[in-house]
Amino acid sequence: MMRRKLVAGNWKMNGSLAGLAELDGIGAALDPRIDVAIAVPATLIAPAAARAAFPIGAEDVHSADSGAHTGCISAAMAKEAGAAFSIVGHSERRHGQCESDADVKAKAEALRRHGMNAILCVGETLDEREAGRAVAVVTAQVRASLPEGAAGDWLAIAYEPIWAIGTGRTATVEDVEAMHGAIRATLVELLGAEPGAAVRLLYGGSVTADNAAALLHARDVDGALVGGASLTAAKFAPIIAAGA
Ligand SMILES: O=C[C@H](O)COP(=O)(O)O
Repeated sequence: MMRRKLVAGNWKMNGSLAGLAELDGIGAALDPRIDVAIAVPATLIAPAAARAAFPIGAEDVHSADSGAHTGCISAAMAKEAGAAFSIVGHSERRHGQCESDADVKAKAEALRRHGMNAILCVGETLDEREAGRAVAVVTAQVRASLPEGAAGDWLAIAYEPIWAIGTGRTATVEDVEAMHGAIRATLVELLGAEPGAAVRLLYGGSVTADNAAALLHARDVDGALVGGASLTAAKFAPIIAAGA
């Protein structure tokens, strides 16, 4: 099955109105063969969506549509602001905000309910990898956080080893291929051959212009989720080009 590559950025708690000028440079670097998207802080969704020539997303949404959840935004709110998708289950939320697999699943289902796309993150800690448990941990996360209706191109899964995020330490191509193969096998088991083959698998963790080509063309890698290097067009444009 042919899957289009997706190079997605995650600005995390970075960016400003003035910084949205970077979106113009990124727009100038678009390639018809590659899907590009960027998740921005909630305060920037509306102006970013008005300005960007590609989909803008949220970095997280609540699983409920409305209610007493101070500080949160719902999928419907993100959509109204202009978001086409959201990241869910980023490790900075799983670990920093104590989010469970069940929470992540519910958030992805909220996105589907509102006709939005989801990038669902999974990944192991350094201790888990060194204990030889990385594949077991990650495939268990996939099983427990996979939303209802997962079959379809609205969902992408991002494998982000926590020890590689923002550290400059990247997983080897061999490790990424092995993990993506295990995730793919889990999806095929849970969803069936064709739907399981349709879900895009992204790698995230210190992706830069220097390592993007090797990672983006590795077996079963359908794209990247890029943090730090998505903040400027100068750093992000070469990653888009590397995917082509
Ligand atoms: O969501 C993006 C990832 O956490 C990767 O971040 P990074 O590219 O800064 O390592």
